[in-house]
Amino acid sequence: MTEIIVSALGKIILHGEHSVVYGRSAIACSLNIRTYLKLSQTKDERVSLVFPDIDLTQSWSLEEVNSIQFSQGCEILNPNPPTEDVIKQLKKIAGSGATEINNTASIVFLYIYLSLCKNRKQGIELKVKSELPIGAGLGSSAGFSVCLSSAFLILTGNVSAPGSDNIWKSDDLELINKWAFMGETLNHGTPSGIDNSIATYGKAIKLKSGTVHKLDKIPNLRILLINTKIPRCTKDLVAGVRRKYEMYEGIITPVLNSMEAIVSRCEAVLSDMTGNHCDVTSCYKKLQDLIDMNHDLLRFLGVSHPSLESVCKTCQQYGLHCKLTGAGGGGCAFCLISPETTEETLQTVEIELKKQNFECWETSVGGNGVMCHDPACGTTSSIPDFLKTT
Ligand SMILES: Nc1ncnc2c1ncn2[C@@H]1O[C@H](COP(=O)(O)OP(=O)(O)OP(=O)(O)O)[C@@H](O)[C@H]1O
Ligand SMILES: C[C@@](O)(CCO)CC(=O)[O-]
Ligand SMILES: [Mg+2]
Repeated sequence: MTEIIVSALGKIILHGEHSVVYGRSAIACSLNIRTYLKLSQTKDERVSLVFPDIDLTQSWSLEEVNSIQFSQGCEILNPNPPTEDVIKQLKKIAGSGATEINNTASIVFLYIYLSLCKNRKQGIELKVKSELPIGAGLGSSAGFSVCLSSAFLILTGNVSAPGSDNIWKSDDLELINKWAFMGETLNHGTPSGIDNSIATYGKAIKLKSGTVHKLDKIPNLRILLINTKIPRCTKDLVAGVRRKYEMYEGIITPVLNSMEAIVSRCEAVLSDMTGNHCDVTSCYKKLQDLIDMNHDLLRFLGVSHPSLESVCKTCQQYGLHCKLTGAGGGGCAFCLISPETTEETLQTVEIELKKQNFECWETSVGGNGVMCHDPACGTTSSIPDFLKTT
C-alpha cells in the first residue's frame, strides 16, 4: 500500500512583506520548523482528511468526490489559477458548517486533489501535522500547500520522489512550487509567491515579480522569534493594504519603494558579511537600522498591532531590534541577535516578553526546502509520532 510522507518548512521574511505583492523584492529565509504530511492509500473507498492543527476531520466517499463537476480545465505542467466559478464549487463541497480557517484548508486540498487525482479509484487518508504556529506569519499556509502539491504530484507520477539525499530534479521543484502557488492563491487571493517558494526551495531566496533568485551565501543569523499569539489572517491583512494603496496610491507608492530600497541594502550587507568585506559590528548596525526602518514602514501600512508594538518596545529597551514578519496584524515578530548581545541580556528580554504572555524561542535560519521522507530509507526519524505508521 502506497504511503508518502513529505515535509516543508516555515520562514521569516527578513524584508519585503506586502511590498512584494506590488512587484517589489523581498528576502525570505527558511526556518527549520516543518509541516509534515502523510498520504496513505486505503481500502475504504473514501477521501479523508485529518488536520488536528486546525481541528478538522472530514471525509467524502470516492463516489461523491468523483461526481463533482470540476471544470477547471487545468494543464498539469501549467496550472491555472482557480476561477471564481471553481472557487464557488469548491466552497460548496468543502462544507458550509466549517469555520473559515478549516474551510480554506479543505478548499486548497480539494483543488489540488481534484486537479491532479480526479477519478482515481482508490481511497486515501491525509494527515497533516505542523511544528509551526498556524496563522502567525511563519508561512504555515505555504508549508501546507507545498506538502499537498508534492505528495499528490508524487502519487500521480508527475514528479519523482528523491532518494535519501533529498535531491530533487529542478523541474520537479518548479512544478511543486507552481501548484503550491495555486494553494496560496486560494488562501489569500493575490500571493506574491515568496512563501511557497521559500517553503519549496529552502535556505534563503529573493523574489521579485514572481521570479526566484536563490541566495547561496547568507551569514548564519541568530534570530529570536516572538509569537504575540494574536490570531490574524493573511488574506485580511493583504486586503487591508490593497484598500490603502487604491485610496492613497501616491502616498503608498513611495513607501513600497523605500521597502524595496531596504531589501537591496540588506542584500548588500548580507553579501558583505559572507565575503568578509565589512566590519561585523558595522554590518550588524546596518541590519538593525534596516529592521527598525522596515517595521516603521509596515506600521505606516497599517499591518502592525499593539502587541507587536509592545514586543518591539521591550526589545528596544534592551538594545535589541525587532520587526514583524509575514503579514503582521499579530502573529510573530523577529529580533536579530548580534554578536554583541550578551546571553544575560537575551535571557532578561525573554523573561520580560514571557511576562507579557508572549512566546519566544531562539532559532537560526537555513534548512532544506521540501523533503520526502521515505520509510524505506530510514529518513522518518524526525517526523511527528502522530504520523508514524503504527
Ligand atoms: N498544519 C495545518 N493543517 C491544516 N491547515 C493548515 C495548516 N497550516 C496552515 N494551514 C492553512 O493555512 C491557513 C493559515 O494561513 P495564513 O496565510 O493566514 O497564515 P500563515 O501562513 O501562518 O502566515 P503568513 O502568511 O503571514 O506567513 C490556515 O487557516 C489553514 O487554512
Ligand atoms: C504579506 C505577504 O507579503 C507575505 C506573507 O508571508 C503576502 C505575500 O507575499 O503573498
Ligand atoms: Mg500564509
